Amino acid sequence: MSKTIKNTDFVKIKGLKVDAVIGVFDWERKIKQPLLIDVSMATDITKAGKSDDIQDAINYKEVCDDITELCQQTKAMLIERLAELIAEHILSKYNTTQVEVSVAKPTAIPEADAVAVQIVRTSTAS
Ligand SMILES: Nc1nc2c(c(=O)[nH]1)N=C([C@H](O)[C@@H](O)CO)CN2
Repeated sequence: MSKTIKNTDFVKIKGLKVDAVIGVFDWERKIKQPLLIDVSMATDITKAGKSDDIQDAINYKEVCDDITELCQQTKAMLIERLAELIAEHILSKYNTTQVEVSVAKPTAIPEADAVAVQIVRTSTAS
């Protein structure tokens, strides 16, 4: 009897730091604040694991550059908005069908280590 092996693999980015305009208050619109971003992209890494070729992988450097640009250009009010935009962008551009995104604001609440949102978005076949 032959066995079918199903993989669940991820490419992850942990603690990407981006300085950006973010927040709902007037004073926040005049400064940049740090954001810490985590991303987990479900993707089959078997091919890249065999070929050792970046063309067969999700290039995490490219993803980091995209996220940084997106956060700095958007100047969002809410971290929710950034999380949605990041998830949407990754699902449309990269070889993944499920992405988990966390956006944290480590300096927003002095009494807290960080405040954050975390979302999971799955692409549906159209
Ligand atoms: N759920 C959210 N609550 C709040 C946000 C946010 O982005 N999502 N933002 C703020 C302010 O901008 C805050 O960070 C200033 O300290 C308040 N609540």
